[in-house]
Amino acid sequence: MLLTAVIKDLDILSIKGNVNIEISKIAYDSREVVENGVFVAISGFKVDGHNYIQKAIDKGAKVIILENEVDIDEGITVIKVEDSRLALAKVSTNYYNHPTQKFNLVGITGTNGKTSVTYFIKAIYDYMNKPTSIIGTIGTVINNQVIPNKNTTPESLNLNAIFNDMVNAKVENCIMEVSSHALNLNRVGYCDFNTGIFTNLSPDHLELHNTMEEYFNAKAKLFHMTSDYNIINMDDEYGKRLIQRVKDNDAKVITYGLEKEADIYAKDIICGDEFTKYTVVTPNGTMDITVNIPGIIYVYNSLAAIAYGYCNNIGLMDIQQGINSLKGITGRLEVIYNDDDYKVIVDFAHTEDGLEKALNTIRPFVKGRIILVFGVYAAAGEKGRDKRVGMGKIAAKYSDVAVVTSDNPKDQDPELIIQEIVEAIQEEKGNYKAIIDRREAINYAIEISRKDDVILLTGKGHETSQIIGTEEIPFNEKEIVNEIINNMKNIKIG
Ligand SMILES: CC(=O)N[C@H]1[C@@H](OP(=O)(O)OP(=O)(O)OC[C@H]2O[C@@H](n3ccc(=O)[nH]c3=O)[C@H](O)[C@@H]2O)O[C@H](CO)[C@@H](O)[C@@H]1O[C@H](C)C(=O)N[C@@H](C)C(=O)N[C@H](CCC(=O)O)C(=O)O
Ligand SMILES: Nc1ncnc2c1ncn2[C@@H]1O[C@H](COP(=O)(O)OP(=O)(O)OP(=O)(O)O)[C@@H](O)[C@H]1O
Repeated sequence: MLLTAVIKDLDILSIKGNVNIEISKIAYDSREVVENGVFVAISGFKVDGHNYIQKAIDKGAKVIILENEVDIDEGITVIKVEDSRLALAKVSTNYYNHPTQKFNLVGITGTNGKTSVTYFIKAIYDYMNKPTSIIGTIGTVINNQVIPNKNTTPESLNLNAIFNDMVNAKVENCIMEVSSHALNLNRVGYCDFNTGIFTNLSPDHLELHNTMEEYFNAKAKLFHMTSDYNIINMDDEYGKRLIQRVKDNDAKVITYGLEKEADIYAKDIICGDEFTKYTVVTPNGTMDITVNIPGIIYVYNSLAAIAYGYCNNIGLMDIQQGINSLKGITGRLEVIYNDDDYKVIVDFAHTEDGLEKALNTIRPFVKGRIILVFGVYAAAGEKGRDKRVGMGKIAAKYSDVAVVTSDNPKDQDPELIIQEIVEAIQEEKGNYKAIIDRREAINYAIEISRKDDVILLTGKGHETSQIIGTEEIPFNEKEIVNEIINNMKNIKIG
């Protein structure tokens, strides 16, 4: 491809060298550069990509896009820009020939519920036999094949490569989770979103955003990038503010919630231990809905999908059948063991709000105790500490026994994380046991369980590994629970 085509409409501060050259590929990691490639130098969180420019040239880069002054040999084309990540988004969409103009792109943002909403929308389209793709925490799904993603919302270059695969696979609709990181770091720059969906906002990722206001502003960016609809949860305080902020945009605001004021609302809600039923009211009529996951949060998440269906002229019957066809979502209040004595449930709750909602959803159906096994991943510093304390307090308040253990401690000290959680539980006079090793913690929870207890394992959800330090260790909670229970049964029989 000609470099002039790749840099078309790029905001450039200066150019040194020839732009009338053929280039092969783009890379933002020097290790990925190929002969005649373009290297985009990014000032990262850990290292500075500008320090790898010589390595990229040694590997064959003929073009360097950068934001800081660096001495570079003659013969290399050097393009200086204000913001390398934004430039990466521009050259990536140019390189792949603007793939998001070729299908319907839906972006979902909010602290919790994004993955679930993608699955509800996909279930509706699946029921209608329409090719639909997902990009999110569980991975990228094209033609029902799941490809893991490094990030919930991948970097712009990777994202555009995925979009291009979708064009080649003749995908008509792509439903994508858009993280606040992605919005702040321009990973979704120049994407043509048809629809944006806002689920809710509660404290999370404050190590990156510093304040709730900054976090909200990052999320709100999505709703200025949409052409057709902005679908917003009007029961959420930040949702209300978002409506005011974007009501005059070209994209039409459609609201959902539990109050009559919403365009799409739910009434007559019946909560079961493995389902929720309600009647949805839309401008096109009413319909009974059964969601095969318990809890009011899944009323909200399915309402977002119904609002989306309404905006896209999908019939109420298709919506109803589609939602009902979803039998569950991996790691979202998923019952992984159930016998006459006790039940083990896995949930991906990893924020204060998520944990509180998960505990409150199951509480009315638990005759015995709730034994919660949980940890917290939060970066170092005050913001991280707030999250550990917050989740510790919720555990103390809403569970009967809290087994405090490790989530993905990553580069943080697992003992310190646990100590901070425990201090919060002690303050609330909660009942707890701290066990650093997650497998041992699960073992302990199972050992102490009695008839009618429910063991709730939170934080891992669909994940099948644990990240300790820089090592990713296989950790499949479903398999581990079954192993532990089988061993116990064998010991009893023996
Ligand atoms: C903190 C953070 O967000 N980091 C993201 C960021 O990394 P970075 O650019 O700062 O990486 P860096 O290691 O400092 O390297 C800087 C530059 O030097 C380059 N480099 C580096 C080494 C080398 O030898 N050669 C070289 O060229 C790197 O490729 C990079 O371009 O940009 C990378 C590319 O987009 C991301 O993969 C990476 O996400 C990391 C893995 C991460 O953990 N991110 C989390 C916080 C995140 O983004 N989470 C959200 C979802 C959260 C949620 O939903 O709950 C997400 O969307 O995933
Ligand atoms: N609407 C909601 N409100 C509050 N909590 C929710 C809601 N929906 C889901 N949750 C909680 O958040 C957890 C994660 O749900 P989900 O994966 O749908 O969210 P997410 O926004 O995609 O999160 P992430 O981006 O981190 O994957 C669930 O297991 C549940 O505990």
